[in-house]
Amino acid sequence: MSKVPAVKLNDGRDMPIFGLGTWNSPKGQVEQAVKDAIDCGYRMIDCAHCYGNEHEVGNALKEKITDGTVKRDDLFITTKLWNTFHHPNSVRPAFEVSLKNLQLDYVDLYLIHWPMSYKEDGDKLFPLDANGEFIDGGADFVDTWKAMEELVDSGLVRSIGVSNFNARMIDRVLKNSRITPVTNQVECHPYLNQQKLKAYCEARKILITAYSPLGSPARPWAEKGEPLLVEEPKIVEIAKNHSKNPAQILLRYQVQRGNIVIPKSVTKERIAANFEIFDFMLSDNEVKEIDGLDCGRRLCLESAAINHRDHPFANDEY
Ligand SMILES: NC(=O)C1=CN([C@@H]2O[C@H](COP(=O)(O)OP(=O)(O)OC[C@H]3O[C@@H](n4cnc5c(N)ncnc54)[C@H](OP(=O)(O)O)[C@@H]3O)[C@@H](O)[C@H]2O)C=CC1
Ligand SMILES: O=C1CO[C@H](CO)[C@@H](O)[C@@H]1O
Repeated sequence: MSKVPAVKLNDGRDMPIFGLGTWNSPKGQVEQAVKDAIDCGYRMIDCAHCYGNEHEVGNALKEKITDGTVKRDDLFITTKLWNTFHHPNSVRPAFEVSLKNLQLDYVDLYLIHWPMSYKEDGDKLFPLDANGEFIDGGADFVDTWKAMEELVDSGLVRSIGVSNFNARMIDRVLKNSRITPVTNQVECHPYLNQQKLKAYCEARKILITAYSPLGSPARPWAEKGEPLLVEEPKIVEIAKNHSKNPAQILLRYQVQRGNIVIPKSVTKERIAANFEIFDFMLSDNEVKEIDGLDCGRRLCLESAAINHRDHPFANDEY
């Protein structure tokens, strides 16, 4: 079985460059998907409280550790703080819910899922006002970040990072905190290759984790008839040149740029095929051609929060 290469994080830890996404993975399927992934060599799983399936992911992790397939230390588990828990006093309790669901005694990487704070209202994850807009929770993400730092101090979290932060927001975190985020997890694929944000982050030793690397074709708000990355003629042509499938080209594109990548699938054959990207190289010219597909097409906008004072994509170029 091939081993996933690791990247070195700015806190000195290693993180697999490739792992399994779990958003939209149904409760009844995600457990098997995580077990299939671990069986074929995946060691990193990307989770989030708001995906509603951490407990099922945890069942799979527990089974694979108990049956001796892997040791806890072989795994790299990421999860994320949801927007309703940004108040500094809510960060640790929210984290503890994830930890319990995942059935772990520590998490490798904890991310602030989005910079926007939403109003906390029990278990309600999407608090909307009468106009269908998210209600501001009033917390400042710098204060949220300081509470994340305390989780590292406690030993319950090994590394911390952010997700969906723009350069200006990262700058504020860097100027007001002790710990540099290890990664910024953002949407990244050939239609939105994040060249500028990547350059900004990497100059500060922050790695990009590419979410929706296949273009998230089954996201709930996908438009009928929209262009699909796996059908993009240039990607299909390059795939043929390498006797690979289009998804493998999209994933190889990310790892070859040094981005961590987290494709989601609950289909056993796809989980296995997506892993087969470490036995070929794209040429410099092919990478350039794929770069040329960038058109700024963003698929995950969190549009009900577009008027939030901390929406990352409303007013900033990157
Ligand atoms: N931080 C954030 O805000 C966000 C983080 N994420 C993370 O990133 C992960 C990946 O992004 P996501 O938006 O899920 O989308 P992806 O781009 O990973 O696409 C997943 C979809 O592609 C299908 N698929 C998987 N493999 C193949 C293949 N080889 N050929 C064709 N289709 C394939 C899957 O179907 P099937 O499962 O049926 O096989 C699924 O419908 C998420 O699961 C989540 O962990 C995602 C969005 C936002
Ligand atoms: O990770 C994600 C997937 O789903 C969530 C709910 O819409 C998004 O907010 C988030 O970006």
